[in-house]
Amino acid sequence: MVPIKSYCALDGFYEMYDTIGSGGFAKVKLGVHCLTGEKVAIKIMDKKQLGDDLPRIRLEIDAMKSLSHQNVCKLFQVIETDAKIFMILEYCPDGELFDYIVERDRLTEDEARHFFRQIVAAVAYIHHKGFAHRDLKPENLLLDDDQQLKLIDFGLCAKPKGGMNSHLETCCGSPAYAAPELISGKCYLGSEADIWSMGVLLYALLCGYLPFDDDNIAILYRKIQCSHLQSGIYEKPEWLSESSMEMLDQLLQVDPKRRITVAQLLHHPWVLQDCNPSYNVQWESIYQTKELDDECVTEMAVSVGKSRKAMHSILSDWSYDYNTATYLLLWKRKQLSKSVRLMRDQ
Ligand SMILES: [NH3+]CCCOc1cc(-c2cn[nH]c2)ccc1C(=O)Nc1ccccc1
Repeated sequence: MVPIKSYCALDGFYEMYDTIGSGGFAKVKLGVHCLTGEKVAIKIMDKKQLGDDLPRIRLEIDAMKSLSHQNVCKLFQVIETDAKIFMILEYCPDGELFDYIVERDRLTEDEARHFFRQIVAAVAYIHHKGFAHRDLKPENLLLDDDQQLKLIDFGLCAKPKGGMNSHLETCCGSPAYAAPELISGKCYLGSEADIWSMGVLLYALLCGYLPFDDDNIAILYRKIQCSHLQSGIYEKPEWLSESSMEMLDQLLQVDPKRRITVAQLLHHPWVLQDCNPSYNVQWESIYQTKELDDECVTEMAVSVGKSRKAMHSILSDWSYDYNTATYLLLWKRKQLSKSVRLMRDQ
């Protein structure tokens, strides 16, 4: 790989390679963190182009700084210049879940369950931390090289001031995944709207197409609501098992108060089928970001000629600068039993 012309703000810290994704106001490029040699994703935004979307990015950055979970794409560093904002993120080499489904038409029930468990874990975790994502869809779930899903794009997430039991009003997210109460302009609970989107997501995994779809947005909304039947009308293809149909019905309840909760999902027989009994505690984060790993702190201290104590106090600030990125990438290498060594004399 030949690095492309980078931005001076990244020079010496990251090498930049080709574009791996883009969406709206951001371009995402493959990068390499120089000190560790680890691949990263660099989300690049132009402040001028962002315009009044800039607060969305501030929101996404603040949210991602407080999220540390095996199924949430990790933020390593934020670099801001006069013109640009760079978010250095965990690299997911196997791309979007969306493409994974399209390439296979649809997934088997077991494979859908393998992914849905991870989505339940990620959503249970972000709700526990007080966030609703509000844009859950296969395009925002990326695959790492070990079939692990990583949730991205917290630009629409909400952290209601009064906590997860206080209502939201903004209608946002992607129409085909939007809950009935959200599109009808009512006040809604972010957690309940996320559960509906998970129902649409599970349907897409099991069927390979959307339960509610129409080019005409008004017809699409009517299909989602079908409130006179108290449950959205959607086709149930013959390959769906009874248990899958029941799971979908509990997720795609038009009345949010009748809809299953994420806490119930964590113990639902369809979700837990064929898995080891310890699963239902795995939704919690495997990262204890409280105490720092001594071996990583020491390697970083030695590489810059600082004392361990000095490096420990620098890292304890979690300032999401290059030190934070270096530490998190070293720690990730350690989790994968790879060497905890930095490139020297950079
Ligand atoms: N649908 C995803 C397109 C690629 O976008 C990303 C890829 C990675 C990624 C790729 N590999 N590892 C992480 C990390 C973050 C994003 C992202 O946040 N994209 C985005 C979201 C909202 C508006 C504009 C762009």
